Amino acid sequence: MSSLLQGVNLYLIGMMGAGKTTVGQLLAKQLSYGFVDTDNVIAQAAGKSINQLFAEAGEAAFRQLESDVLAQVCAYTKLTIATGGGIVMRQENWSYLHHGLIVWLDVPVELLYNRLAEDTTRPLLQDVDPKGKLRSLIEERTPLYSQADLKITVNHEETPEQIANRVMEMIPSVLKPQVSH
Ligand SMILES: Nc1ncnc2c1ncn2[C@@H]1O[C@H](COP(=O)(O)OP(=O)(O)OP(=O)(O)O)[C@@H](O)[C@H]1O
Ligand SMILES: O=C(O)C1=C[C@@H](O)[C@@H](O)[C@H](O)C1
Ligand SMILES: [Mg+2]
Repeated sequence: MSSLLQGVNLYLIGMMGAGKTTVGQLLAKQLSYGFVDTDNVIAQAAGKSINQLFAEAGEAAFRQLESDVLAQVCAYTKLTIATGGGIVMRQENWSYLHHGLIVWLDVPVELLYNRLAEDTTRPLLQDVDPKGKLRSLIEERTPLYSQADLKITVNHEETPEQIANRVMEMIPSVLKPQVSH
């Protein structure tokens, strides 16, 4: 399947908990691509968790690191890249994302909340009203996520494998037609 995208990178965008990391790993296998998770690269390079980075350096510093990592990875080919949920917020990041095919995993707030209710690794959800916070982030970011090449809506419980299969099935519909001679 590595020929499907002809080496073009696949970027996964969407809210925290949408499954970018989980589904991204499966897609990388199916495409015979490498897998990169921008959050993991940042945490490994900094030697700190994302929570620690937010607490010690602040969100603005994290966002700069995120842009730096994205700028580096887009120089490579044959990668599936799971991004952080807020990567869409910086205009400059779009110039990197558009080097590849951008897939938005669109998951409603109830499913996100169920997945993340017990999770303490997302600093932006350490809020008195995590569901309200998710709602306001979705409202703010939906116009940005909508700039993706492909939107995959997950309205009910589906396994990561089922979602990855749907992405694979939809990819041909958004590829530019090859010129035949
Ligand atoms: N299709 C799915 N069904 C049920 N649970 C899922 C599904 N996809 C992911 N999850 C679970 O939801 C949680 C969040 O998934 P994941 O870390 O892949 O999200 P993410 O989009 O990478 O989030 P972030 O932006 O915070 O990195 C994990 O515990 C994961 O196991
Ligand atoms: O939605 C967000 O802004 C975030 C999502 C995560 O992937 C991490 O990048 C971090 O927790 C911030
Ligand atoms: Mg992730």
